[in-house]
Parts: sequence; structure tokens; C-alpha cells
Amino acid sequence: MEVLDLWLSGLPLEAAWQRWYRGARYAGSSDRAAIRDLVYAAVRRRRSAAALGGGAATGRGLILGLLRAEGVDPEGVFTGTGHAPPPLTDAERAGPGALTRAERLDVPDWLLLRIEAALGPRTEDALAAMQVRADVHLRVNTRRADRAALVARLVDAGLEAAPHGEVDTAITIAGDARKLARTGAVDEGLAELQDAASQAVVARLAERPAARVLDYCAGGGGKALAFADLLDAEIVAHDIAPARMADLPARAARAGQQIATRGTSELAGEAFDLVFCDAPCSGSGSWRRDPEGKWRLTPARLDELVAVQAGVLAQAHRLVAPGGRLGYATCSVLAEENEAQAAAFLAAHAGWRQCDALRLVPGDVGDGFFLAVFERV
Ligand SMILES: C[S@@+](CC[C@H](N)C(=O)[O-])C[C@H]1O[C@@H](n2cnc3c(N)ncnc32)[C@H](O)[C@@H]1O
Repeated sequence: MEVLDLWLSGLPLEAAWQRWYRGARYAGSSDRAAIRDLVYAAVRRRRSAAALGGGAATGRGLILGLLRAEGVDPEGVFTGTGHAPPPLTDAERAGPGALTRAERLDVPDWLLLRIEAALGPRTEDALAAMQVRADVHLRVNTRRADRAALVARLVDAGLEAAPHGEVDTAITIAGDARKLARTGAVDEGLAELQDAASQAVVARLAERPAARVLDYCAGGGGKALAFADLLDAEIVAHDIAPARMADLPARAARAGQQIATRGTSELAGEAFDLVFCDAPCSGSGSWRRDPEGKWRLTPARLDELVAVQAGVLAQAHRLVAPGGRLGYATCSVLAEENEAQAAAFLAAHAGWRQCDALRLVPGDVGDGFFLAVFERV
């Protein structure tokens, strides 16, 4: 409740967590882990929890609402004894009225309209998927490890690991994944943490061979590494903020790969068979992992992101070799950032056609993702 109060007062969630954490020497590591899970659960369900908790935007209200949402009798928790919070007031005891659809689905009103416009009948399932914690996914580095053998090693280490049902390179870890660090799987370069939807997008593009690939918005380089694993190609990573790629050479070395990094000016005159833009976006397909984002996004910020994405495509398409492809991806579910952005690119750039598209809804294989692929005609 204290962490949530700090967050509700305007601190970013991670800062709120750190501030509480530093003062909470009495809490052991497993208590802290449990509290963190509870905080994230309340942030994911902020709207329904507030409504079920009496409508108050307070940590106490959110936890009361969360208990009710999970069918736990709050009287047994709000006892006022020991470290327990004070007993329920009469107003809190009276319980909630009927929830609106947007409250029930834990989404701001304006976003429900936009998401519904994009997902239609899949809206409720997608939003329900975003009310709960996501499984952890690993991408097996197939040049170093065999998926079945790695699953067996993780299971031996006490993890609930299983091959992902839809994505060939992915392992799903259900439940608590904290023991993963101790297995050494990532440190030894056998696997990387990566959502299965990200893996599916890279796999889709890698179905067609390419000799030179540019990951234009590489960030930490997770997708560049995935391309390196699937394609026998020269992989080049670029990001407008080169510092984001700082760990990429070490990660590539750990995976037994080579990935060159380039600054923007170094790309002048270059041509690639595949230019991939994993564009900055609302992140609305990955709000299970970043639940704060759902409450932070505004229509104005969305407009800004759409403009940035159009700029990325306008820059990146120039780097595609004749006969090559341009891949555009977001981890968003919103049509403005996806289908409408793809249509705007085609309208503004003669000589291109769309040759592929993929839309993954949150919960399909992992996060929500969108991919449009263009080629020169
Ligand atoms: C969604 S993130 C990329 C995540 C990354 N591909 C991964 O798999 O971890 C978007 C990235 O685009 C970068 N970016 C933003 N504007 C850009 C631009 N105009 N040109 C290139 N990169 C840009 C950001 O710095 C950010 O790292």
C-alpha cells in the first residue's frame, strides 16, 4: 500500500519501489519478491481494483479491490492486529457498485475505444490477458543449444519450463522465474530473455534469405541477435541512441555471433537486403510487463509516437537494396501505429508494395505485436 501510494502520488513505479525498498530493511528477500508481485498486480488492475476498493485512488483502496477481485475475504486481511492494516470502515465494507466495461477491463475510456477499433471482437480477450502477469520466455540460441536439452536442464533446476507451443525457438517459464539466473543458461550464451512474439516476428522475416540485414532501431539488440541466430547473414545494428547498443558486442560474443554496430552517419550509401524497424511505440502490446504504460499513455503522446514512426520509415526505406525488403514492427495493438502507419507509408512512397503482415494479439503467443513487410515493386 505504501509503494502504491508513492506511485499514485506521481513517482514512476520503479522509483516508488526503490524508495520503499531502501527503507524496508525488515522485509526479507522472499517478502520483497511477494510484495513486488502484489504491487505489479495492483498496477495492472488499477482501474478495476480502485472501483472494487471503494473508488479511492489509494494504495489501501487498490489492495482492498485486488483482494475482492481475487475472491479473498478482505476482513481476514484488514484486521488491525500486528502489522495488518486497520479494519475496514463501514463505507469500505459496503462494497462496490457495478463496474463500467472499461473499469472491468482495466483500461482508460479513450483507449478502450481505440483498442476496440483495432481488435474488434478480440478486444476483451486481449485486455483480459493484460490484466495478469506474463510468462517469461527464453529464446534458445540454436547454434549453441538444443531446446529440449535446455528445457530439461531448467526443469532439473526447479523451473516450470516447457517448449513454447507455437514458436520453435522459445521456451516458456511459468510461475516464478527467479531461479533462472542461477542456472547459467543466459550467462553461458545458451539463451536470451525474449518474448515469444518478438521471436515470431524475427522468424517470419527470416523465412526469406537475406545476405545483409540492418536492425535499424536495435536498442539492446535482442532482435539483431535473433536474426543472427536464424540467418547466415551479415547483421548490422543501428540506433538513434547508440548508448542503447552498448552491451550488444558482449551479448553477441556470448552467443558466438558477430554483430557490427553503426552510427547514423556511417550508414550513408549503404544498402541492405532487409532493413528492420522495430519502431518506438506505445508498448500497448506489452502492458503485462510494463503495466504503468497503460495509465501513462495520452492521445497527444500517441500522436507524437505516430510521427516518430513515420520518420523512422522515411529514413530507413532509403537503405533497402533493390529487390530488398523493409520490415516495420511495433509491440502495439493500436491501428494508428500499425495498419494506418503501413498505409501512410505506402501512400507517401511510390514504388513500394506490402508483401506480408502479421498481427499478434496479447496472449496469442506472448505480447501483442504487429509486422508489415514492404518491398520495392
Ligand atoms: C522498441 S525499441 C527497440 C527494441 C529492440 N529492437 C529490441 O529488440 O530490444 C525502439 C528503439 O528505436 C530507437 N529509435 C527511436 N527513434 C529512432 C530513429 N529515428 N532512428 C533509429 N532508431 C530510433 C530508440 O532509441 C529505441 O531504442
